[in-house]
Amino acid sequence: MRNPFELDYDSVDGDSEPPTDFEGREDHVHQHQEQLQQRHLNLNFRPKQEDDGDRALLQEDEEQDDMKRRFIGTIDQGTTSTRFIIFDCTGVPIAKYQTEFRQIHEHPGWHEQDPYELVESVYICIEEAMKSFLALGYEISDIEAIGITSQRETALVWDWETGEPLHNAITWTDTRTVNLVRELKAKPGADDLKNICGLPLSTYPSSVTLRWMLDHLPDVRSAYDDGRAAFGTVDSWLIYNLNGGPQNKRLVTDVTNASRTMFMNLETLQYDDRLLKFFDIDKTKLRLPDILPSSDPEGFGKVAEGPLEGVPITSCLGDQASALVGHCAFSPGMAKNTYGTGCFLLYNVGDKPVISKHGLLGTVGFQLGRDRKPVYALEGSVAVAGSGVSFLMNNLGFFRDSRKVSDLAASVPDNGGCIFVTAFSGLFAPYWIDDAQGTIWGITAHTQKGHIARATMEAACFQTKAILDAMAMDSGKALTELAVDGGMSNSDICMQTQADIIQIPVERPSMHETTALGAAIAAGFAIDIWKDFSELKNMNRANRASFAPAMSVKASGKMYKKWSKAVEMSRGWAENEEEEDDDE
Ligand SMILES: Nc1ncnc2c1ncn2[C@@H]1O[C@H](COP(=O)(O)OP(=O)(O)O)[C@@H](O)[C@H]1O
Ligand SMILES: O=P(O)(O)OC[C@H](O)CO
Repeated sequence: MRNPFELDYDSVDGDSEPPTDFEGREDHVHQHQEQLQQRHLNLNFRPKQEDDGDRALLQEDEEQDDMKRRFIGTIDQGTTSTRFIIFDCTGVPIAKYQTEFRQIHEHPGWHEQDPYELVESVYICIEEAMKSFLALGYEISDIEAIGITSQRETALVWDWETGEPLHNAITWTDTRTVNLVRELKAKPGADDLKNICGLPLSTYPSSVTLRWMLDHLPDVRSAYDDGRAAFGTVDSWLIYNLNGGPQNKRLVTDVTNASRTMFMNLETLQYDDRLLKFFDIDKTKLRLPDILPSSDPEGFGKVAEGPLEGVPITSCLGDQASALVGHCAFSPGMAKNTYGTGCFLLYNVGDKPVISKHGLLGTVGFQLGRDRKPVYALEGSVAVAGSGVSFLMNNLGFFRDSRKVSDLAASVPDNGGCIFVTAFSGLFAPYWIDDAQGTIWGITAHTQKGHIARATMEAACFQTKAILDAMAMDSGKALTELAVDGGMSNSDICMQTQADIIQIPVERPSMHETTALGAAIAAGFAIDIWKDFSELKNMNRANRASFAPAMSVKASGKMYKKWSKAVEMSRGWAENEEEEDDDE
């Protein structure tokens, strides 16, 4: 393993936002100190004749103060960036560090990441956030557990004996497998897969990527033939390394991440031989991670080195599942939409899986302990959301900071007739159009950058509307409000547009790190900081921003109609190259 601190971050591509320390931390600590003093005052001057109501309130205050002195650290490893955030047990972030890493696009449609850089980014964030935490007067031993949440589906293969990656990580947005998917769809049994694992065949799940690796990468193939190849998603890779890599060889994942591989049976929560056989994977040759619940006191091991050495890792969730927990969407019918690199709407369907008939995914929402039932979700996945904004910045040079997209969008009153079908990875839910590519419709001599900026953000909003319509058909119920989070949800203009397009209010929590908070909550369940969902009823509820629909139903319907037309016109652009060659 290279030295985790060697990476030259000046050469890293991506958004130009600097790594951020948590702003407002001092305010919070000041407030925390004042509350402590207040508590002592309360105790010193407690009236002799207090009634039951006073006593209950006092007890509640004391419990809250106790929770403010207990801490959980969360690694949030997203597609674009990595964060480490330390939360107190009232859900307030006390220290944070965030950094980016390289996105490698060697060929059109290819998207890889360096496995070492992913691990390095985690160590850097831990190191820096810990400096801030300790500077506030806290101690390492105050951190009781670590939670991990990460981008899903991104596939890695490494040598289980040496810990050496056998290739870069191939991310969930990569479309090199488009022809392979066509072939697989024609195979007997293809239509049954979704009923077992909840996912449709596409370039998205890890199974298809792994098949491509085995067929095209000789190093991966020979390690597989020798029984040395370990396969995992990013969570498994990070946990393997945090536990000391080849010294401990801990190879685990959780139910939410495993549900994205297309190898796991949604009912049994174990690998299904029919799925492995379909992808021609021999499980006696490949080392697959053990599947654990999302909260587990021991299964994910502990940190082997660095400032957090010895601290147990007690939760692991895919980032979208984690955001569902972070929104405390614990009951059936609750939902959230996260606008990060992509955009993912998860709807809690309770303790039985639902297989969608309208283009959505059946997936695991969370399982907060071995003794607790899994909770399932219906998911609508949109491949491009914040990455559309990053594209305007990095590829087209529209601005130098993704936060500026809102100013650019506000420079024009509407999209000026432009519709941007941001199909950089084809179109995901609910359309599943593999052969669409990014297309801007309606350009005239009148078109300004501001129109394109609006059209980019609107694309995620229109796809969210299509997903909500599909969800209403699958579940028989329509959502009455939409809880949101993720980088692009910081744009007020985007969230207002979202409310206008879906014609229901959009609610954004004041603390935006909902994904990381979810992993902290799951980690806390494993060590009994919380035992019941009711204890979390006030978590991150105060000071929410609410965006009410401000556009007429007619105008909104007209915009959506244009979008739907543009989607239909985008079909078929990326034709099968082999067929094209044959035609010639
Ligand atoms: N203020 C903003 N307005 C619009 N887009 C933003 C803003 N801040 C960040 N983004 C976009 O959000 C994405 C990052 O969001 P984040 O939730 O950190 O994603 P991930 O978890 O996938 O790494 C980037 O693609 C960036 O372009
Ligand atoms: O990086 P994000 O936050 O867009 O999430 C990526 C998803 O997990 C991919 O399925």
